Amino acid sequence: MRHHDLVVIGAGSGNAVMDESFADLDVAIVEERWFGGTCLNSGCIPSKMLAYTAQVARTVREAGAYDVDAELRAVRWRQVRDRVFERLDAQRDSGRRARVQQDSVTVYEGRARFTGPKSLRIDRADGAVDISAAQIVIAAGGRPAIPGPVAESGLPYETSDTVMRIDAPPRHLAILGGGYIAAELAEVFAAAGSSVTVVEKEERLLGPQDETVAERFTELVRSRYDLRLGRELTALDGSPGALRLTLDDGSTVEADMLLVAVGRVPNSDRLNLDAAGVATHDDGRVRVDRHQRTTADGVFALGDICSPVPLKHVANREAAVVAHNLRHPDDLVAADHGVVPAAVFTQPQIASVGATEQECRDRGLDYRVGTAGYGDVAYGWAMEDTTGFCKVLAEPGTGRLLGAHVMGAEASTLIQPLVLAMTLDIDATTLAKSPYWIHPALTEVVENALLDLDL
Ligand SMILES: Cc1cc2nc3c(=O)[nH]c(=O)nc-3n(C[C@H](O)[C@H](O)[C@H](O)COP(=O)(O)OP(=O)(O)OC[C@H]3O[C@@H](n4cnc5c(N)ncnc54)[C@H](O)[C@@H]3O)c2cc1C
Ligand SMILES: NC(=O)c1ccc[n+]([C@@H]2O[C@H](COP(=O)([O-])OP(=O)(O)OC[C@H]3O[C@@H](n4cnc5c(N)ncnc54)[C@H](O)[C@@H]3O)[C@@H](O)[C@H]2O)c1
Repeated sequence: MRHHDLVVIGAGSGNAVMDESFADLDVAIVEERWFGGTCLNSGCIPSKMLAYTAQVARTVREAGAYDVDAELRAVRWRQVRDRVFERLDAQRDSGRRARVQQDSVTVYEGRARFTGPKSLRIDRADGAVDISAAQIVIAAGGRPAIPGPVAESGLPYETSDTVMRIDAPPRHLAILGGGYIAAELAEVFAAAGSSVTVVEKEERLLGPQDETVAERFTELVRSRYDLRLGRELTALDGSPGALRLTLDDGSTVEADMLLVAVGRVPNSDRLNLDAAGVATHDDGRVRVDRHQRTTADGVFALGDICSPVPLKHVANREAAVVAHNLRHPDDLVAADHGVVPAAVFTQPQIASVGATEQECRDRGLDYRVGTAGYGDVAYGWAMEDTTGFCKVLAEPGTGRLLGAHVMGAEASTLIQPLVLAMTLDIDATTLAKSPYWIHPALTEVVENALLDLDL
C-alpha cells in the first residue's frame, strides 16, 4: 500500500492547503469530480458572472428612469453560458494540470473513503487503490439537499450543480427554497426570460437575514416573481418538461423546470468516517476544534464539510489555518469565526455582518439602531434609488458595533468598512467621525447610518 506524508480529500478549498512549503513532502490530493470544487465550477463564481449579466440586462430595462431610451432585445443565454463556463472550465483544467505536473504531488481521480485510521480506499474508473497517510485533510464539501417528494417522484430536477449549464432557459422555472441560491438564480433566469415561481416554507425570502432586510427584499421582488411563501411541496408529478408541484395548501404550480435550492448537506456520510474515528455533529458536519483538528489524531477538516459558516471566504481561511497547523504542530493557530460577513448577489445586493436585530432582541442585548437610505445621499439621488438602506446595530455607551446590514447597489463592497471596524474593535463613533468619507460616494450611506445611532 502506498504511504504518503499528507493526503487531502477534495480539490476545492483543499487544493489551497498544499502551497510551496509542502514541496519537501510526499503529498496526494483526491478529487472525484472537478478541480476548483463548488466555488469555481457550480457555485460562487459562475453564479456571480451570471448575476452580473442579469444586472446589465436590468440596467438596460430600467434605463428610462434616467431619461435614456434603451430597449432590451435579448439575453443570449447560450452565449452567456458559454462565455462563463469556457473561462471557468479552462481554469479548472489548468488547476488540475498544474497539480498533475507537480513532482511532489500525486493526483488520485476518484472517490475516497476511510478503511481505517489514516487509511483510505479510492474508487477510480480504472479500479480501486488503497493508500495510507501520516496526515489527512478532509475537504470534501457538501451537496444540494433533495427533499423526499422530489427524490421519490423520479422526475427530472435541477440543482445549482446543473442549472447554470443548461442549454436554454425554461419558460417557467419553479424554485424550491427561498434562500441564497433561489434569490440569486431567480434574478438570473428572470433576466434570461423565464417566469419564476419561488416556493419557500418560511413567510419571507432570505429568512435568516436581518428582519428589515428579509421583509423589504421579499416585498421588492413580489412583483418580479410568483411567491408561494409559508408553503411546502407535498408532491411532484406530471412529466419531464411539464411538471406539477402540489403544495401543502392544495395549490399547484405548473413548470417546465424545477430548481431545488433548499440548502446543502455535508458529504461526511460518504466517507465512512467511523472507520477513522472521525466524529460528526447531528447535522453531519465533521467535528473540529478551533485548530481544525478532527477527533482522529492527524486528521484535519476544513470548509463546508465542517464549517458553521459554509462560505468560500471561510473555507479559504480554514485552509490557511490547516496549512499552518500541519507544518507547526507546536504553534497551532485558530480559525476565528467571530466576525464573518456574507453577501447575496441579488438586485439589489444584500450584505451583512454580525448580529441581526432579531438576534439582539432574542439575546436580550441593549442595542441602538442607526439607519440611512441610499435616497438620503447624493450618489443615491444620482442612482434614483428609493429602496436601498444601511442599518447598523450598536451597544449604547461603548458604541461597540454588534451588526450591520446593507441592502442596495454594491452592498457587498459597502459593508467592508463595517467589517473592518468590527474585526479591529473600532467603535461606531470613531468609525463615523475619524476617517474622511469621500463625497459624494455611496459610502456616505454607511457614514450616515453610523451618525444616526443614538449612543
Ligand atoms: C450556487 C452557489 C453559490 C455560492 N456562492 C457563494 C458566494 O458568492 N460566496 C461565498 O462565500 N460562498 C458561496 N457559495 C458557497 C461556497 O461555494 C462554498 O462554501 C465553498 O465552495 C466550499 O468549499 P469546500 O472546499 O468546502 O467544498 P467544495 O468546493 O465543494 O470542494 C469539495 C470537493 O471535494 C470533492 N469530493 C467530495 N467528496 C469526495 C470524496 N469522497 N473523494 C474525493 N473527492 C471528493 C468534490 O468533488 C469537491 O470538488 C456558493 C455555493 C453555491 C452552491
Ligand atoms: N452569495 C453567497 O454567499 C451564496 C450564494 C449561494 C449559496 N451560498 C451557500 O450555499 C448554501 C446553500 O444555499 P441554499 O439557497 O440552497 O440554502 P439556504 O439555506 O440559503 O436556503 C434554503 C431555503 O430553503 C427553505 N427550505 C428548506 N426546506 C424547504 C422545503 N422543503 N420547501 C420549501 N422551502 C424549503 C429554507 O427555509 C431556506 O429559506 C447557503 O447556505 C450558502 O452557504 C452562498
